[in-house]
Amino acid sequence: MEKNQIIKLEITDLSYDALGVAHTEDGITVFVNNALPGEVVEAQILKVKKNLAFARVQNILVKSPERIEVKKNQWVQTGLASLAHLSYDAQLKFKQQQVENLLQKAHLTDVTVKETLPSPQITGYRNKAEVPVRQINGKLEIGFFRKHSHDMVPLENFFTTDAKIDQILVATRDILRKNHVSAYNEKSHLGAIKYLMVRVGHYTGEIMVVLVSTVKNFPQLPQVISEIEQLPNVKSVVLNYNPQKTNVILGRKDILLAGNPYITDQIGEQKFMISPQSFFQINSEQTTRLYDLAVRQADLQADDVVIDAYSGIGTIGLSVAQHVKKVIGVEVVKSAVEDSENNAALNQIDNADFALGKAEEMMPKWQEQGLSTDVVFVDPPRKGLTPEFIEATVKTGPKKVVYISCNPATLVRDLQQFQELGYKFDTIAPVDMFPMTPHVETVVLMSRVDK
Ligand SMILES: C[S@@+](CC[C@H](N)C(=O)[O-])C[C@H]1O[C@@H](n2cnc3c(N)ncnc32)[C@H](O)[C@@H]1O
Repeated sequence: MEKNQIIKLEITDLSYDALGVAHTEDGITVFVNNALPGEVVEAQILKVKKNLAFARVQNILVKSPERIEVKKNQWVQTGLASLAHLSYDAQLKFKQQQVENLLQKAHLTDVTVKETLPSPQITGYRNKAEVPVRQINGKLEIGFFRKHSHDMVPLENFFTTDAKIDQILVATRDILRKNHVSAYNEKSHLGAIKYLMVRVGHYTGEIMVVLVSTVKNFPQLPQVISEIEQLPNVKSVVLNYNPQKTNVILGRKDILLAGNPYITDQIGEQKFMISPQSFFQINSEQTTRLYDLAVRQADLQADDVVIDAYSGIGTIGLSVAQHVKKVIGVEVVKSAVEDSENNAALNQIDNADFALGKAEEMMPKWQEQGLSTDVVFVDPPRKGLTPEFIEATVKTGPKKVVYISCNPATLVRDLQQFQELGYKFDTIAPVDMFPMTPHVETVVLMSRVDK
């Protein structure tokens, strides 16, 4: 097998990152972009390694009945919506299957994986977009990177984001063009604007525009601010200063240009302030259902002490605070902790405290200080929990631990440690927070086994 060769392949599986998988007679596994299980394709080999290769579809000889014709192939080619060519029912099954496969590998065979809870919206659901800004053929463009590359595809319709965000992105792009503001060039590291980030409050319609820039100021900035400020529903305009040559989108410093340093949105009955650097679940309608599921399983009691670990802007902790004695949150991003304190006040909640720090350091400290807990919610980033965090959590004695995860691989690893330390669980519930992408969110309830 060599680069550029065209070969016929039978696709038998779909990888975790949405590539079709084929096995050749000589034992090579080929990952094929834009190919689905059950299909027979002619594919061009792009890269060959020892026992595996990457390829792209040239011609589909036998089509999967689950294939959807996508209006713009760029959505599939970029990381924006790499499952858009698969029917939504099949996407839901694929997510359930992913969790089942991981459990099987870990020999956790007596756990049931429920059917994936579908999202109320399957396109236009994202309340936040972060899009690169680059110069292409002499023009400032916004778009998205082709998968595994820094080759930007210009776009105006981002498909999974709220249409209101797309309108603001395009209007901001036009303001930057009109004022001859320069776009960032990765090679020369010259040019002012690297990314645009836009957030919309799904229920309030409030909009935040963040210009991610290599410089703190540029001559056209006052005019650019006054034009962005006039766009419909814009409540916050921020410059994020990011002079670093890294792939990290946001720098550490935010400079408020106009309006408030936050927007507000709602989850259920509660209001939340959201700052530029704070995490906020991106699929608003499905978030209510995710939290309902997590909270219902916890079976909270009025005298419970509850931990909200990896608390973001306090959404989970604050949504349960009225039903329990005390909520203690921990979160590593300073502005998110400040948001959670403001959000407690905004919702007249006075039995919730939020600590700034790493959960894996705070939990052992609290445990050494003698903290005793009843219910612990954990909602970590993709890398999951640390063994130190899990050990300390268990020592605080919660009768229930509710694990919300955005990465089933680290979830399964962590569940095994909880199991060894005396917790049981029998079902995992996948919740589709990210339609059209291969990302899987799950909720698991663990109960202490009392001897
Ligand atoms: C998946 S989000 C969940 C946030 C919140 N529970 C929600 O539903 O909106 C994970 C959060 O963990 C925070 N985080 C990342 N690493 C952390 C750490 N080591 N300790 C505490 N928080 C951390 C992130 O800043 C982010 O706010």
